[in-house]
Amino acid sequence: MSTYLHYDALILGSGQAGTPLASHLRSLNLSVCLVERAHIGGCCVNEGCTPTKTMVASGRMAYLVRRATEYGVHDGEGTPRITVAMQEVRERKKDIVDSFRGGGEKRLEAAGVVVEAGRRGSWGEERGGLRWGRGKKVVTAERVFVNVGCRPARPEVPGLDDIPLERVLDSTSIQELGEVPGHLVVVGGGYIGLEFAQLFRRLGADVSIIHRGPGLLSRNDDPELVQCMQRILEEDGIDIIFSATSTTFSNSPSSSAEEAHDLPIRVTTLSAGEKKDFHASHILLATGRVPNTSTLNLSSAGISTTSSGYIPTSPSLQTNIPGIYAMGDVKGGPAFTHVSYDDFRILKAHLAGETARTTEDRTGLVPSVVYTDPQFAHIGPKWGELPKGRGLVSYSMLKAVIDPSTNKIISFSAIAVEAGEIMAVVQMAMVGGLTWMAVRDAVFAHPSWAECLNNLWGGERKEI
Ligand SMILES: Cc1cc2nc3c(=O)[nH]c(=O)nc-3n(C[C@H](O)[C@H](O)[C@H](O)COP(=O)(O)OP(=O)(O)OC[C@H]3O[C@@H](n4cnc5c(N)ncnc54)[C@H](O)[C@@H]3O)c2cc1C
Ligand SMILES: NC(=O)c1ccc[n+]([C@@H]2O[C@H](COP(=O)([O-])OP(=O)(O)OC[C@H]3O[C@@H](n4cnc5c(N)ncnc54)[C@H](O)[C@@H]3O)[C@@H](O)[C@H]2O)c1
Repeated sequence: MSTYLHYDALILGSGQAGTPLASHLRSLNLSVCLVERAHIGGCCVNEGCTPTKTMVASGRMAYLVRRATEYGVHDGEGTPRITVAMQEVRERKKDIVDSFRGGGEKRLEAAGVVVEAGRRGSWGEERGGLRWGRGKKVVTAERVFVNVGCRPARPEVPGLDDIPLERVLDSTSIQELGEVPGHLVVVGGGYIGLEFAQLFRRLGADVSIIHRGPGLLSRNDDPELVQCMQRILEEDGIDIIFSATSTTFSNSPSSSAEEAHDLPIRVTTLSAGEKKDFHASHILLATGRVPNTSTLNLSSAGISTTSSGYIPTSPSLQTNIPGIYAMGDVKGGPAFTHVSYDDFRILKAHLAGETARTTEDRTGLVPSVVYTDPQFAHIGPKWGELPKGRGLVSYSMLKAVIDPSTNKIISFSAIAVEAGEIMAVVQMAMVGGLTWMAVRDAVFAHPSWAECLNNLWGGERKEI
């Protein structure tokens, strides 16, 4: 016997859009069921932003303590010697995640959202509309919101399947290590690769990055800034292998020295025709993410997906089926918490029937920050996407592109300790339609990070 339940709204996945949407819809007195297969708060709170930035803070603390004597701070016996207790780093991270997740759970409960722990949900079409079934429980709803996010991709690398599971990590399992790895090999030099590479280097691991492209991050990022980031990481002692066309792993220390250092993984990679051979203790796979749609049986509900499994939506986040919406990473495009949260705001206004913003309104205005130290922040079209005939101004590690016909700022990139905060100042100028001269002439407090925006405009200029 199946149990049938009907709601005004069914939300699949407790991501960064679905969770606030659930509480909001309850505040309108609508009945809401939120189905989550793992943890309330989704990736950001449980495996993404919150835990990684917590661990990055531990890495920075280790880095600063090592440099304490440069600041005239001594422990009484010369250069401070530090040890990293990985289990304590992990516990601190866990406590912060638990408190964030607990807050989310309480808010949903207080709002009266029905939360279902759905592990094996899939879609089907029924008399009366769309439905989602878990075992014998069947849930139907007037409107359905899909916010199931993505998971780490597993690249095809010869020999990977032969390495013991505990040595092959992804962005989630690496956070549960009980010890600092001896030598971590990071496959992929994107956001996740760079943030974890620097973090574990600072915690004391030897780190190598194996990257497919000729430069870190994406080929659309500003090449000079990307090279600058490369030098910063190399100065930290990270070995970076570019243009890695073919990599193989095998589970075989070649000498007792490697065995003694617990480096059982042999890594062979071809970089621009040159063979590199070394040993490692752990591998971090950081080669992108794939959408969590393969088990949802979306086609039976008629919901279209791309060949990679993303759910395309209209600018107001509607799928091809009326009444079914997709939000956050699962719809493809920039995969950030702030984008997912903005999807919630777009839907909130759209459902209220307001003349609403759409995803098109934020085109060219989605900021991003790589949380290395210093950070790499960017807003606007990337280097590889910029229209021709624009003016580029660069000063140190700050770059702005301006439209010479309007003097408005089109894009901005920076590498700086608080590059994300500096970028937010420029972002406000872009949102408000200010000219670059208005930013130049603003009086910023000294000393502050933002005051570099007075100097930027006197920097080197060229047309692109
Ligand atoms: C290591 C890491 C660090 C990151 N750092 C940052 C950062 O600093 N800043 C930033 O902006 N972004 C960061 N991100 C990206 C950010 O976490 C995501 O963009 C963000 O979480 C948006 O996700 P979402 O709303 O699409 O859903 P998610 O947060 O991915 O949540 C989806 C939820 O759906 C659930 N689910 C999946 N399938 C089903 C199913 N069949 N049934 C029920 N539930 C299901 C999942 O368990 C999950 O809880 C990071 C990501 C990672 C992996
Ligand atoms: N600070 C943040 O906002 C933040 C932090 C972490 C993650 N994220 C989000 O999560 C997403 C996923 O992060 P990610 O770093 O996994 O993906 P990514 O797409 O940013 O980078 C993956 C990189 O791996 C390279 N690559 C792919 N296959 C490879 C292979 N076989 N060998 C070597 N290199 C290979 C790609 O060329 C690419 O540059 C990001 O795009 C971002 O949206 C954001």
